[in-house]
Amino acid sequence: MSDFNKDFLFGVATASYQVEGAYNEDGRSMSIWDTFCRQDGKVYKGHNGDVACDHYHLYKDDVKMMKDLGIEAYRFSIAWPRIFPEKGHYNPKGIDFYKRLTDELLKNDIKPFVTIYHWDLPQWADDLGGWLNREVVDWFGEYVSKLFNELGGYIRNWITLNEPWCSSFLSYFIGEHAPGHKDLGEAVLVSHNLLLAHGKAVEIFRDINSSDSKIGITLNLNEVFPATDSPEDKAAARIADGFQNRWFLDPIFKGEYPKDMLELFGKYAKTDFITDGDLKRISQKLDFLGVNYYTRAVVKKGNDGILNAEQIDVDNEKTEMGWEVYPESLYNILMRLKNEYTFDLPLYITENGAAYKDVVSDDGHVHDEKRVEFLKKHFKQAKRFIDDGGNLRGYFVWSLMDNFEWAHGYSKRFGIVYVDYETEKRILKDSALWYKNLISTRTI
Ligand SMILES: CO[C@H](O)c1c[n+]2c([nH]1)[C@H](O)[C@@H](O)[C@H](O)[C@H]2CO
Repeated sequence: MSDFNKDFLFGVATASYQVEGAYNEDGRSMSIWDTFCRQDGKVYKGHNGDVACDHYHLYKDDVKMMKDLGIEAYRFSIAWPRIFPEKGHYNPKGIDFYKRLTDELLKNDIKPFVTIYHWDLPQWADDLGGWLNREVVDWFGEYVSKLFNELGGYIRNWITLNEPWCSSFLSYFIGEHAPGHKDLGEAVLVSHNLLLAHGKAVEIFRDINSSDSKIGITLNLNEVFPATDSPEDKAAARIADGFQNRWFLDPIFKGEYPKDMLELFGKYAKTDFITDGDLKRISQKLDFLGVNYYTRAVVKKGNDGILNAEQIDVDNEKTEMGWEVYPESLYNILMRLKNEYTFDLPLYITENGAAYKDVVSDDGHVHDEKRVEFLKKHFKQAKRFIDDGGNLRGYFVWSLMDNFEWAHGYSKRFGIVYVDYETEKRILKDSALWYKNLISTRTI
């Protein structure tokens, strides 16, 4: 058994589109996810975030719930369509919600960690090309400037983007997420514009915010294993690692795109959009890196014609998402970051959690033993990293409560708190009580 020190932050995470609801309230305009949900076949049973967990109205109860659990930090995202419902049109009512939420958190000694962009791009921006249009960098700059000026005095920890890999490759190449394009060339361009927007936000942050405020980015990273020791499978694992991890880690921390991936992508996509100064903007010094970890990947040589890397099904314990439970890779990823990219830079686990088939038992409780075991194993790996000299500052469990799980709608439950979507009633799962105990004892 070993203790997390008193400064380590035990947190939970959510995102605006997944929990807020109030999709057309107080001036909020449509986002690409409002649009995507309304397209046939894109989202499970046509679910959408119109109401979600109604966090917009129930936030005070949710903050009290966090306080009662002893939660020390709350990672939430801001909905860009609330702040700028139209191009160039600022909506003060939009900011007011986040001022109320932040005020409630601070009153309850809960540190706000804000994700500036967690996928709900305003539809007006998408109508003008969205992340495909390099002008998005300026639109994002106008957005972040308003946030820093209006909220910078209360919020000290800022995350520019949540998972640019998802906003680019999952949304423009694989097509599972909004806006649902399937074009590698677009995805590569989008990934670059996302990183430029990230860099622009850091520049503006450095101009506006005091030094006791911190800024970083959140990347979803996984450890990639070859299915066999064959040269083909090892090559596939290297490409998959480039596609998932190095394509973002290298420009941010080394100031250059990985050459093997530039060469591969260059066969299928224009890569002449990289202009002088871009990589300097993208690779500015950060105050921390957020890591979202859920599972590892095991790949073999594939025949998909582009990456030629195919993830295989591993005969091991899986979550309701079909993701293998593999806690060791959390440690391995953090150690790789420490040794190859971030060194002593503070790290946060900004998301880790699991979906399981949660039901309310006859006793009125939700006995989610599998989630408790999942979290216990992953927290142990986080502590192992700290004990081995890792500069891990905090851990945000995904998620505070069940919520809208993107293309899966409300069919997947990740929360440590159960949500009855008919009544919006919250029920603490056993994992919430386990977390409360971990926080109070600080011992894993
Ligand atoms: C492979 O998992 C990704 O890293 C990932 C998993 N998740 C995420 N990213 C997103 O940041 C959340 O909005 C999701 O709700 C959450 C659960 O699916």
